[in-house]
Amino acid sequence: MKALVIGGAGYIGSHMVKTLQRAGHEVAVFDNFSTGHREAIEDVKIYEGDLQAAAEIDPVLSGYRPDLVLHFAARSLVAESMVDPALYHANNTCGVMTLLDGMRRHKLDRLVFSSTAAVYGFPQQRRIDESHPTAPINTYGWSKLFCESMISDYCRAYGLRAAVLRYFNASGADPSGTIGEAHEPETHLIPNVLRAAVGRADKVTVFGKDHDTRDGYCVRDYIHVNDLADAHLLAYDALNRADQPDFQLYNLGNGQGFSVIEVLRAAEAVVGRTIPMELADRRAGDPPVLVAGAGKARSILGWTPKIPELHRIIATAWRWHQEQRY
Ligand SMILES: NC(=O)c1ccc[n+]([C@@H]2O[C@H](COP(=O)([O-])OP(=O)(O)OC[C@H]3O[C@@H](n4cnc5c(N)ncnc54)[C@H](O)[C@@H]3O)[C@@H](O)[C@H]2O)c1
Ligand SMILES: O=c1ccn([C@@H]2O[C@H](COP(=O)(O)OP(=O)(O)O[C@H]3O[C@H](CO)[C@@H](O)[C@H](O)[C@H]3O)[C@@H](O)[C@H]2O)c(=O)[nH]1
Repeated sequence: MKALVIGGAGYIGSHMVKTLQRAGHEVAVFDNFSTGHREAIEDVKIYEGDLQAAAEIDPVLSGYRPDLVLHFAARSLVAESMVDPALYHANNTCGVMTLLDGMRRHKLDRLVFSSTAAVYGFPQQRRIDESHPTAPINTYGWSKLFCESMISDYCRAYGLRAAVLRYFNASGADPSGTIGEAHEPETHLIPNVLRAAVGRADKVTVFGKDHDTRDGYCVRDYIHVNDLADAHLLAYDALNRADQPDFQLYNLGNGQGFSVIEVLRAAEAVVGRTIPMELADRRAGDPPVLVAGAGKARSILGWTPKIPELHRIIATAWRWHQEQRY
């Protein structure tokens, strides 16, 4: 299979590239390197370009002619999306529109798209499955929901077959330690905890102890990045199955929630030392609990996460953070 990974130099995209390579597929990456890293991808054909420009993505679609397009490229900082919504609609929403039109023009009909639990907004039930109403509470979530809606329309009207994967909290790193999470600024909990552990930050700031949860700290469902990548390959198989619809939607998580303080304590156990922390006010727009109901991915895709335990997820991230290469 020939795969084109858009946003393949980023955190999740680069793990996808490795997973595709290990499975023996031919891979190319399209990226503008706005948040991605050249060092994160090797032995792969690289097209440098911006998805917002049809003139830059079109020749790649027509020249490389992938069997499958995997689309990871997006801006994904919730706070930034609230102060600069135009950036999110231009990059995320219009980017998908440009991609869909290019795929239609060049008769490419298989797409897997990275979406997010942020489309659900405040949870109304303990585990969020795909039937939960969508009601984003930030522009980032809305930009992804608009993308999903466009993808669904193109499936209905133009013969596209697509899988939309709504990730919960992507975490961990490839067990080889060669690639991992390197955002600047880093806003995610586990890398911030491990930066404090390794001394790249004085401490980790914990946002709020007054949430409506069992211990007052926010609860999230952390899912290993390679388990996410595996789900993409299984989704491609499902796109080729006649018994599955043209537009498919799956939540991806372990179905288990951990509070911020539980993550911190688990990280301390992994690294073998106390990690300095300070308590701050709640971060605007943080829902108290986000835990996936991911039974559909398990039953239809046959997806079983291989690194579901929090301490193992953190251990892979710790390996990366100790010798961070980029
Ligand atoms: N990290 C998470 O926990 C999480 C959770 C849910 C969903 N997601 C989604 O998964 C995807 C990947 O997230 P990530 O954490 O790896 O992000 P990332 O920022 O590490 O990677 C995004 C990649 O896309 C590239 N890119 C961005 N805009 C582009 C454009 N216009 N043209 C070409 N390339 C462009 C960047 O350079 C980068 O390499 C995103 O779509 C994100 O919304 C992430
Ligand atoms: O330095 C930090 C960073 C985070 N947190 C808290 O830790 C939890 C997790 O935060 P973070 O790692 O930033 O993830 P989320 O805000 O849950 O968002 C991630 O997971 C969502 C899906 O669940 C996706 O939509 C987003 O793209 C992705 O960034 C939240 O309660 C934060 O308030 C801290 O206390 N300190």
